[in-house]
Amino acid sequence: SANLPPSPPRLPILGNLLQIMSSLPHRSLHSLSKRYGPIVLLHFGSTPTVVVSSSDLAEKVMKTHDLVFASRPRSSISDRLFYNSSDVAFAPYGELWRQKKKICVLHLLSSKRVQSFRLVREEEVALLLSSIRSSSSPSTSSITPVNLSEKLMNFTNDIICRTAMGRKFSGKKGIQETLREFIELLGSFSMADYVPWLGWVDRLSGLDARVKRTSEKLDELLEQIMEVHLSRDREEEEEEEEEEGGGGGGRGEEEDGADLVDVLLSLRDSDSASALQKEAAKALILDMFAAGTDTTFTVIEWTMAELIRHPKWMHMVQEEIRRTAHAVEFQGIVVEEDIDKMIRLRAVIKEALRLHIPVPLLVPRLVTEDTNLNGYDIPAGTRLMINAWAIARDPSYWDNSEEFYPQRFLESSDVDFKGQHFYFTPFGAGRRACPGIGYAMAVVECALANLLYHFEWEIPKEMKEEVIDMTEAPGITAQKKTNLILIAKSHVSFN
Ligand code: HEM
Repeated sequence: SANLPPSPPRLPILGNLLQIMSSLPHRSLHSLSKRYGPIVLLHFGSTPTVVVSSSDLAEKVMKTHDLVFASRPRSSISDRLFYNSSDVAFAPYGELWRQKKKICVLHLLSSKRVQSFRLVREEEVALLLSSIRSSSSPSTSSITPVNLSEKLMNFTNDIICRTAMGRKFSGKKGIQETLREFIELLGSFSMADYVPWLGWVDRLSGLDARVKRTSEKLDELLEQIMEVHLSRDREEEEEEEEEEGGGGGGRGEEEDGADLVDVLLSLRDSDSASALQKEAAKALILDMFAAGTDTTFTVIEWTMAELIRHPKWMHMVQEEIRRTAHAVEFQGIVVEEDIDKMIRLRAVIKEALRLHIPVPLLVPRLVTEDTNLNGYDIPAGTRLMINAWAIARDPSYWDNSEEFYPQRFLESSDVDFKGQHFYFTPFGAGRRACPGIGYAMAVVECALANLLYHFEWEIPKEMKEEVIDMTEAPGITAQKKTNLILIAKSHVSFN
């Protein structure tokens, strides 16, 4: 007798799985919503899933009835990779999740902590610039195009590794491959989650073995990293005791020089301890890596791709950066105090984020109580997805919604992505909103301001097709399918 949302026809056993298994599910779900309306009920195998595709419904899910939608469905992959989902992003809603989210917001990703990583950002940006310079100017007089996508991927990886674990792994091929495999697995599809009796397909396809191998390697790596931190703390304590007769409290309590492992170790004896069993601490570090690398990378990559296709905006934003970046003369790079004044840069980033929502379907929610959305009954146990990608292009909220038009954010500068405007939620909203916004934007702005200040960017003639190609690659984050390969001509040299 329930009044369920409209539902397209489905196949026996698989239901509507083909829609979610299509290479770009946000697009196929968008087409369905055009036909069936902004709330659609699908069946992924035996799992009922509601997809919402309007700002009004997104607000009901992430604000009005936030509590009912605040949990996550279990995923056999994240269970195995994140120590039985004892992280934040994949953990079910409850007291343990609440404590760990608090740790993220207050300790790991607070604005003070983000500020404490400024030196790392600036050092890594300087390395990125010099790597682009050296790839662009080999011994001959011609300028070699640079694979900007590859350089940006290494850059975001290095920053996250340094801030989370205190070191980077460039040059360590085995570790880099494990970290890449980890991210790829998070975007993989496990049959066991949708049609449990077909779970053997995951064994046959090799998925189970890949997950097992990767989780073992990651655990080994995290154990080593924690041990290095602990033995360094022990040594420092011993030294301090010898010098002053009193022990120090580990690095996490200091603002500078502490990485996230230090912070987590320093919290062990505090009130947060119950949420911080060793495995949960390891799972939190993995969360930072999983949630922070490809997402941040993809925003920088798409912004550069949009700017190269819109030379007028490229010119306008470069003019602003070069006019405003006063400290560059002394420091060699564009610094954050100057970036704070760059309103065009901010508008351009927002517009790239709007058109290329990095996680187009956000992270799935689980309905924990029978509820009602727009007159439709949604039973407890249903999964729910928000098609934020479709909403951010909905012509009822955006004029010329498919166009790259940063001016819209200069005209309405109060429209932001922090979870107040439900037609623009690249970071989600409500209880489950992303706690990494400040961290991500600091990296994105610093990288873009410097790339745009220091180089003139051009499309290599022979690569016009690939650069202009704006197709997305399949995966949990919507990255550009083809690499962004550009010519970078130095604008100013400080050598
Ligand atoms: C441009 C970059 C980023 C984007 C677009 C992004 C987007 C998102 C989205 C869509 C969610 C799910 C929100 C929801 O369910 O409503 C999320 C959750 C999360 N993000 Fe981010 N994120 C970014 C960067 C980061 C960074 C840099 C970190 C940490 C270093 C981070 C840590 C997390 C965590 C821990 C969660 C789980 C929150 C929870 O389930 O309560 N994110 N992010």
